[in-house]
Amino acid sequence: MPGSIQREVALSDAPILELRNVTRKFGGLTAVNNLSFSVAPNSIHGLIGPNGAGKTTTFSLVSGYYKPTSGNVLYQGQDVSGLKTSRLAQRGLIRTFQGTTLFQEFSVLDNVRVGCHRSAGASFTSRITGRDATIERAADKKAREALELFDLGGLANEPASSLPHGHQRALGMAVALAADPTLILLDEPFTGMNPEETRRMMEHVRRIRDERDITIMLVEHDMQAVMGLCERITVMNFGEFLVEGTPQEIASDPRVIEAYLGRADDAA
Ligand SMILES: Nc1ncnc2c1ncn2[C@@H]1O[C@H](COP(=O)(O)OP(=O)(O)OP(=O)(O)O)[C@@H](O)[C@H]1O
Repeated sequence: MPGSIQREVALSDAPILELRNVTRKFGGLTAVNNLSFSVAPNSIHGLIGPNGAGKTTTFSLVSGYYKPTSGNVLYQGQDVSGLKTSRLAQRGLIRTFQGTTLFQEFSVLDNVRVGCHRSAGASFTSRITGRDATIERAADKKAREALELFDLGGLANEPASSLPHGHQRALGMAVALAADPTLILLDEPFTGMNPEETRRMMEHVRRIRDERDITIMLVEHDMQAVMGLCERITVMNFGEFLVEGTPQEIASDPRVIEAYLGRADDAA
């Protein structure tokens, strides 16, 4: 099948993201310890582990919210350790957050148009005041395409606040997509979703990976979603790399089972 041949070729490419011996300390606490792993381009890669394993800190290190105490983060083959979030976003590394970060009073379309400023080359102010007609039209087109990808085209003129939770999360993804990402970091994309919303969001994630040249990395506690969506999964425990593999390998690995059972109270 041509699709799988293409995917095998893509997976053999140089990694889009690589962590080399990354450590992050907060005072006396080591949240991430000597962590190394890499993410293949155009893949859907999961990062899992029990509560407090260091997943969120790792996302923050990759997306520029924290600097590593030591070690290196390479994105597209370049050392970006310590680069600010805005610089990384300009290079196409975009993180979405667990909580909704929409302009609730803006329309669905305007939320995405604001997200277009990187790709359309306009400032935030000109974005919302609509001063430059050419840029405005380009942003409008791009925003509508992003909405269509997430089945939100029919809701373009509704206020964001009127959308149910699942649609708001999809809108958050459309905003991220409008910024022309190369790598999207999804922070618990299925939190608070019912099974139908989760199923639709999984389809959306697969679709943007398949239709755009985008790599997806996600932190998620919903194991069914992680197993159904990711091609590779890295497992952390106590701030350290524990194991990596396919969903099948991870699900049957005794070290993973022990890591979760060992903290049965807080395992997802
Ligand atoms: N800013 C901070 N200051 C001090 N300690 C922190 C900070 N951020 C995280 N930690 C600590 O680092 C460790 C790893 O936390 P982190 O949030 O990265 O884990 P996690 O795997 O994302 O957990 P969860 O699944 O509960 O979100 C925890 O012990 C946490 O208390």
